[in-house]
Amino acid sequence: MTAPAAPRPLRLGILGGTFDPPHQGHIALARLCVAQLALDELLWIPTGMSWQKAADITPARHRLAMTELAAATMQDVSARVRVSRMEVDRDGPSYTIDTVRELRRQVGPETSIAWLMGADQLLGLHSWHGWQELFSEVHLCVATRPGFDLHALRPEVQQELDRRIAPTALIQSTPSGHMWLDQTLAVDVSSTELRRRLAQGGPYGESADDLLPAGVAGYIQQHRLYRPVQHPTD
Ligand SMILES: Nc1ncnc2c1ncn2[C@@H]1O[C@H](COP(=O)(O)OP(=O)(O)OP(=O)(O)O)[C@@H](O)[C@H]1O
Ligand SMILES: O=C(O)c1ccc[n+]([C@@H]2O[C@H](COP(=O)([O-])O)[C@@H](O)[C@H]2O)c1
Repeated sequence: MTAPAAPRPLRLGILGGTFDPPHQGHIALARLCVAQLALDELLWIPTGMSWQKAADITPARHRLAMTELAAATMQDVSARVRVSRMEVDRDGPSYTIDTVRELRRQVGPETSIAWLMGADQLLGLHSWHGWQELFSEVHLCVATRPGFDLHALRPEVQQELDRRIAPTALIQSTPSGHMWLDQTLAVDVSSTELRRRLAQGGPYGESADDLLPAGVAGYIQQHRLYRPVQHPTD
């Protein structure tokens, strides 16, 4: 008699971001990865301090609340979807390596952890704190994003991928060390563009609503975030 097959490891996907505000690009990336990688759980992790971004990002409590509203629009997916406040509650810059090490301690060595990102983040990966160490902790799952050409990958990142990453189309049974690249996502939206539209107000500001997950536009209005710049009339 053959032994029953071992159960496959739990697949946890992480979507980290400043989420200032969360938008349909984030939702599209999250949905794609849940479906293509057969994730069991998806964890959104808003940053506490995005050390590479301008100091005037929206306070973490608002970004966390908006992320919870965004995540709530994904109740129909097969994965359990949650939002973590671990980076918001941690002092100092939000380094991803600290986050994945903390998660690894929490979930144990068997769980497969996939760090999801858009192409822009892979292009900037060489600038992340302790970036080479990430490959020992997680799978890297990258989706294309309009305006960011992966042919422009930094040589040191390409070298590290060649050296450390097993070439595979899908996350297999190992807990870390694979790369998955989606080349189909093409959602041309960014938080920067949304903040710009919202600050203009009027019909231009309203055009941002379609690009925001349900509930987020209302939250922005209620808390008077990204307000139009007041121009003196004369
Ligand atoms: N349109 C998109 N397509 C694919 N990935 C995206 C898209 N927008 C954001 N992402 C990814 O989601 C994660 C979090 O993104 P982030 O919160 O920085 O949003 P952003 O739109 O890039 O913000 P900003 O314009 O302020 O830089 C990153 O990995 C980023 O690459
Ligand atoms: O660890 C780092 O040094 C690092 C540098 C830049 C970005 N990141 C992470 O990448 C994710 C997207 O970042 P951002 O700043 O584009 O919103 C978010 O989870 C950040 O914490 C991480």
